[in-house]
Amino acid sequence: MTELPGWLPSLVRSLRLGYRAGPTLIAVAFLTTVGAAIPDALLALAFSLLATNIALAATLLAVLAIGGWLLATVSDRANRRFADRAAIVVEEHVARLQSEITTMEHHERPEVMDRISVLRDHAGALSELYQQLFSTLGALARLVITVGLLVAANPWFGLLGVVAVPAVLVSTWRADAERRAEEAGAQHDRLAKHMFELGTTPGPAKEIRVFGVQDKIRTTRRQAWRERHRKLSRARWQTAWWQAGAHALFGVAFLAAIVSAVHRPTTLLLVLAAGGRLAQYVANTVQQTHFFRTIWLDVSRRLAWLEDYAVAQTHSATGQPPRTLRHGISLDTVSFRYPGTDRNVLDDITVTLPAGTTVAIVGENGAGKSTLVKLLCRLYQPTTGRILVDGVDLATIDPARWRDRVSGAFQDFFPFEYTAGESIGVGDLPHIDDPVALHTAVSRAGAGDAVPELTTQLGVTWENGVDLSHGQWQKVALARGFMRPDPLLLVLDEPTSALDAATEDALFDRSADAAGRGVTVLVSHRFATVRMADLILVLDGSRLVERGSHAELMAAGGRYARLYRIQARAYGRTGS
Ligand SMILES: Nc1ncnc2c1ncn2[C@@H]1O[C@H](COP(=O)(O)OP(=O)(O)OP(=O)(O)O)[C@@H](O)[C@H]1O
Repeated sequence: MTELPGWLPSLVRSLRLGYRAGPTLIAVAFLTTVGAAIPDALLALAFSLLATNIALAATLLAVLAIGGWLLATVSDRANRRFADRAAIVVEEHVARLQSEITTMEHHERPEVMDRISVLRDHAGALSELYQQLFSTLGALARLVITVGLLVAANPWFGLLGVVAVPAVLVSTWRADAERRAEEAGAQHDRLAKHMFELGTTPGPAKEIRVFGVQDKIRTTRRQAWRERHRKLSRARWQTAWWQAGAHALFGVAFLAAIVSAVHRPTTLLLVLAAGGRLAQYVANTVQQTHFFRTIWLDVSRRLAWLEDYAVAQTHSATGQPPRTLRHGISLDTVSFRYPGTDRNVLDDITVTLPAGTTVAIVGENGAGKSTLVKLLCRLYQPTTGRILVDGVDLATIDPARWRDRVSGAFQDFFPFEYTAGESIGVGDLPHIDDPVALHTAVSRAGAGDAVPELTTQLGVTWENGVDLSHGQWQKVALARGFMRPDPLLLVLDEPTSALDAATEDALFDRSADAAGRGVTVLVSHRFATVRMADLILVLDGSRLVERGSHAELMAAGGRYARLYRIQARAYGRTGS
C-alpha cells in the first residue's frame, strides 16, 4: 500500500478545505490565536523594567494583560464557531470520498480498512486541526520572541534556545514512532470494537446466547485491547527516555544562565521571567507540536491519502453503455484474484451470456459465483482478460453509467431503515416517489403480501418504526432490485435464501420479463429453479467446468447432473 503523503502538502490541502468551510472565520481565528500568544511573551520585558521604571513596567503589564485576555476571548469564540462549521465540511468530505470510490477494494482489504478506520475515528478531530495549527504557531512565535529578548540581554543566553532544539526533535520523532505503532495495532483495535459490537447489539444476541460464546467474545476483546496497548506502550516507553534526556539538558543550561546574571538585577529579572517561561514555552511548544503531529497532522495526511486513493480508483473510462443489448455480455479469458492474495478465485473463464436470456450460475460454496457477479457489476476489474458488453470492453465504460443500467438483489442485502417506499425506491432514485414504479417493483418481486404500506417507517429504533422479519426484509431488497426499468444486467445473487421454493420459481419467471433484452444472472443453490434457466454455468474450484441448458447438462451426465439428482432425491423429485 502507498505511503501516507508528506505532512506539508497534506497540511496545505487541509487548510484549503478549512478555507472553503469559512474564509472569514478562519482568518479571524488565525490572527487572534497567534496574536493572543504574543502579549504573554512580552510580559518578561515588562517584568525586567520593574528594576528601573516601575510606572512604565506597571502600565505595560496592564496593557499586555488586558490585550492578551481580549485576544484570547475572541480567538476562543472564533475557533469554536469555525470548528463547528469545519466538522460538518470535513465529515461530509470524508463520507463523499469513500462513497465515490467506484470499486469495493477499500471495504474488503484489511490494510486499507485499517487506514480508513483510523481516519473515520478521528475525522471529527480534524476540525480542530486549524485551532491546533494556530496555537502551535502562536507557541512558536512566543518562543522566538522570548529567545530574542534573552539574546538582546546577552547573546550567550541564545544557547537556551539551542538546547531546546533536541526536545523538539525528539518529540517529532516520537510522533512518527507512535503513529506507526497505532497503525500496526489498528487490526486489534478493529477486532476489539467488533467484539464489543457483537456483545452489545441485538443482531448476534440469539446465537451468542444459544452457543454460549459470551466468555469467548469478552476474552477476545480483552486480548485485542491488550495487544494494541502493548504495541503503543512499547513505542511510548522506547521514546520516553530520549525525551527525558532532552529536557534535562535544557534544565542545566537554564540554571547556568541564572548563575551568570546574579549580579545584574534587570538581566536577572529578565532571565528569571523569560528563562522561566522559556522552559514552559518549550514544553508547551513541544506538547503542541507533539499533539499536532500525532493526531491532527496524521489525520490530515490520511485525508490527503484518501483523496489520492479515491482519485486513483476513479477510472478515467468515459464510454457509455449501449441503449439495449443486442448480442450479450461475454467473458474473454477472465481470471481474477483478490488484491493482496495469491490465488485465482476465477480462472481463465470464457463464455457469452446472450442478450434476453437468464443465466444461472451454480457451484459449491466458495466456487467464485458471487465474485463473478461482482466483476459483472464492475465492482472489481478482472486481473487478466476482458468483459465485453456487445463487443465493447467493460473497462472502457464509465462505471457510474454502467451501474445505472445494472440492477439486482443480493444475499447480503442491506436493510435501509427508511419508509418502505423509500427503502424500495433507492433502487431507482429518479423514481423513488413514483407510486406506479414502486408498485410495479413490489409485484415483480412477488412481495405484495410481505411489504407493509409504502409510508410505513422501517426499523424499530425510529419513531413509529416497525420491525420486519428477515424474509420480509429480503422481499423489500428484491423489490428494490426490480425498480430499474430495462436493466442491461439484472443480478439475483441468492436473493431468495430466506424464501420458499415456490416464491423463487415465481420470481424466476418475472425476472426474465423485468430484464427484457438484458441478461439476468441468477446465483442459486436450488436446482429446481436453476433448471429453468436458458444457460447454466457450473463453476468448480475457480474454473468453468460445464455449460449448457438443463437438458444438455443432464444428458452429459457430468457434475451438474450428479448434483441435480442428489438434490432432487432429497426433495422427492425425480429424473430430468
Ligand atoms: N474480499 C475478498 N478477499 C479475498 N478473498 C475473497 C474475498 N471475497 C471472497 N473471497 C474468496 O473467493 C472465493 C470465492 O468466493 P465467492 O464469494 O465468490 O464464492 P461463492 O461461490 O459465491 O460462495 P457461496 O456459495 O458460499 O456464496 C472464496 O474462496 C472466498 O474465500
